[in-house]
Amino acid sequence: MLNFILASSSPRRRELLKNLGLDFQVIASNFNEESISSSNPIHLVQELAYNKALSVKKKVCKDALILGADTIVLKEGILGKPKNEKEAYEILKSLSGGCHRVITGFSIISTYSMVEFTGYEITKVFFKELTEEDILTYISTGEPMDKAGAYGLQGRGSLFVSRIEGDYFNVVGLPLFKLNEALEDKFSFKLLR
Ligand SMILES: Cc1cn([C@H]2C[C@H](O)[C@@H](COP(=O)(O)OP(=O)(O)OP(=O)(O)O)O2)c(=O)[nH]c1=O
Repeated sequence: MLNFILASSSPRRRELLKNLGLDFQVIASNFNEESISSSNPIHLVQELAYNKALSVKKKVCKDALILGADTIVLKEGILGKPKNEKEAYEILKSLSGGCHRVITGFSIISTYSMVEFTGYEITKVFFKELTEEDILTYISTGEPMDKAGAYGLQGRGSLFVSRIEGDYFNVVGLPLFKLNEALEDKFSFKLLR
């Protein structure tokens, strides 16, 4: 059977694929995300996703499909993962009481053919007005620290989100609907089996 490789260290992405019953291997990419900068968020997430997948392709000899992804939050500027608690505070303050977009780029590279596909999905997220206590208590849980936009919609961050427009799973790290379509259309690979 064809190997499926997730080129990501994200436990959320692993969980999302596991929930589909997919048999896959995880190989974290060692691509340096700082090496790419772009003011265009859609270019940026796709470029990062592609390079994460490509860096893993270089390590793999067997026939496989390799999936890389990158998630950012867009609110006036591009927001990635907070570097420290102060940055998490500033990000959460900026998201408070408004709406922002979460963009995930994803890239699939085949090691056995020349086929590659890169795409993205956008989800709109609406935040309630956060109090000082909300922000400080949330930061003290540690949850914001490894997540784009300093929150996890799948965790306590759900308590701040009044509604979303679009794919929930895209916010958590993988746009499963679009991923499935691309796998079927471009690689004849079925997630539903
Ligand atoms: C907005 C949001 C992001 N996130 C996570 C998904 C991603 O793991 C992370 C964004 O960082 P990424 O750089 O996309 O991914 P990563 O560093 O976790 O893993 P890798 O680069 O190895 O693939 O933020 C959530 O878990 N929940 C959310 O609600």
